Amino acid sequence: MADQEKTFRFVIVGGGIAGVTCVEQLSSQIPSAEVALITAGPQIKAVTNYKQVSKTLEEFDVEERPSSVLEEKFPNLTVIHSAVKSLHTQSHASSLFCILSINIINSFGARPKLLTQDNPYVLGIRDTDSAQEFQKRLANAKRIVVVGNGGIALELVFEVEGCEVIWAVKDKAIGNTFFDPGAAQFLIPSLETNKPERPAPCKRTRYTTEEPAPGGSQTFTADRNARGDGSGPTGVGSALGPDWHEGIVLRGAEQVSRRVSLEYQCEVKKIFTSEELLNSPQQTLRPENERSWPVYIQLTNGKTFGCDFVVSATGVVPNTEPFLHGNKFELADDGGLQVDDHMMTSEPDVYAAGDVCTASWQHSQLWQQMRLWTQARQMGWYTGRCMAAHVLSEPIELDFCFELFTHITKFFNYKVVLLGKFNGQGLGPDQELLVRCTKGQEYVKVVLRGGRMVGAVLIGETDLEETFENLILNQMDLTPYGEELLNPNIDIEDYFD
Ligand SMILES: Cc1cc2nc3c(=O)[nH]c(=O)nc-3n(C[C@H](O)[C@H](O)[C@H](O)COP(=O)(O)OP(=O)(O)OC[C@H]3O[C@@H](n4cnc5c(N)ncnc54)[C@H](O)[C@@H]3O)c2cc1C
Ligand SMILES: NC(=O)C1=CN([C@@H]2O[C@H](COP(=O)(O)OP(=O)(O)OC[C@H]3O[C@@H](n4cnc5c(N)ncnc54)[C@H](OP(=O)(O)O)[C@@H]3O)[C@@H](O)[C@H]2O)C=CC1
Repeated sequence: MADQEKTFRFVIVGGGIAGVTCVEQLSSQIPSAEVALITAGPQIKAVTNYKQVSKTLEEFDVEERPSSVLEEKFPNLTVIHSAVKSLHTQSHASSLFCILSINIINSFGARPKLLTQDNPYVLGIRDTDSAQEFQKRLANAKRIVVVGNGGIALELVFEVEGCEVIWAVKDKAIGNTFFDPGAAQFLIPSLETNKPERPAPCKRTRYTTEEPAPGGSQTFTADRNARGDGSGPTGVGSALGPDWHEGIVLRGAEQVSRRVSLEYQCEVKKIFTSEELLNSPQQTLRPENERSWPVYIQLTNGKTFGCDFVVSATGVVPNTEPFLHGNKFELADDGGLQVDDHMMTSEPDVYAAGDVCTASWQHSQLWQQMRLWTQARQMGWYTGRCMAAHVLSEPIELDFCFELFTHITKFFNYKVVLLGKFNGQGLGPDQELLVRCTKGQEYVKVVLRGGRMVGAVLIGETDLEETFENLILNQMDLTPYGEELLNPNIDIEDYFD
């Protein structure tokens, strides 16, 4: 259909943070170039309230917006709301439109890595639709099982009310992707208390307990009392963002506030329906109580729980499928498109950024990839610069943001800052830890190697992030300071000024 053909200099696929930031960067660097943004969703995601907290730490909000806002800002941009079905890297053309661009970026994101596909009782949470489906199912639920020990599980077990939550984690402590067992122990008491009242609804749409015995369980109950229903507005159209759950009511069908039972060091053995239960020999499938449930989950610790549905919060897989057929992309072990230090894939002129890609260059000793908003934004921004440098034949060096891993977020209502090798990733026994903890207030952990700071976990309002970031970046020998480094009576900022 010749009348639908148009030629673009750059084609960006995916209207998430990575794709949109790349468009903004490219359009401002080369305003004359025709740019197409092809995205499957009806809206695009935009970074707002961006704040550079320090050299590498950044904070921002994410909003879902109509694409017209972007087109008004950049007259060179055409947004096409359509799903890309395939990509022909050799001819630089897709099956939908004739694309004679020299550069294609894809920032398709990722999809949930579900425990099992096509089981109507197993849900994943990724986008607005899946969050709304979760909310709808939760409204009638008395018990759910959450499987997984990362970001989504941490958020859900804290936010869900009015429904019993069985949380199955395969580790000895909660939050393995972000925390060490010490930090987990600091956070656990938050599950025993009522959820704090929500702050005033946002106007903008946005989206010491004992260490358990192996395979052991813990139950935390918070009584429903003074809390009204001030749960904020219903989040129709909300984007999933750092505060995605603030716009929607996550309440089940029971009159309880929060009730979380933890099952440690176990994985899922089997998920089955009540019919399968009836037809199975008594010994093999024996639920923990006699009630009838729509679905049952058998764990490797030998326990079987009935529930209304299971949430699979078990990570993401890069969404590469539409690109692979007929092309020769090198894939990393985690399934992402490998990119070099200029964000280029193994197919010439095809770049990738955000959740879909795997950073395959030689990383700085203090950086690692995690599939997060911040990295999607940073990669999108840097990719835009690399693409512009490519067409302008300018040299470009790897951006400074890839020097040091930094992440600011919130878990269990605490501010959380992660710096560098915050969990001693890849350091082996060659590390020393300093910890300072005040129950209910703050948890500070510093990772040292050879007397130099290489990582930190800061939970609570510690105000240490900038100083620690500097200490990590300048690799100063901290041996002379010893444990004084975390002495709460010393103003560490003055110390190192
Ligand atoms: C519930 C949840 C909470 C999260 N909370 C946080 C948090 O608090 N902090 C944090 O740092 N990170 C968080 N993350 C991670 C963060 O959302 C991702 O790392 C980030 O969104 C990745 O951005 P992206 O642009 O790479 O991908 P995405 O945002 O997934 O965007 C992918 C885009 O590609 C489009 N697309 C997909 N397929 C096609 C196709 N075939 N054709 C055309 N377009 C297509 C989609 O419509 C979408 O616009 C959270 C993730 C989830 C699921
Ligand atoms: N505030 C924030 O920063 C938030 C960030 N996110 C991001 O969103 C993305 C999706 O979140 P999420 O799904 O929680 O992913 P995460 O990667 O954070 O966590 C996945 C968890 O599931 C575990 N897991 C994997 N497979 C299984 C299995 N078969 N059985 C039991 N457990 C399993 C993983 O263990 P193991 O690590 O051992 O494989 C890990 O604990 C991530 O990139 C995450 O970083 C999400 C919410 C909040």
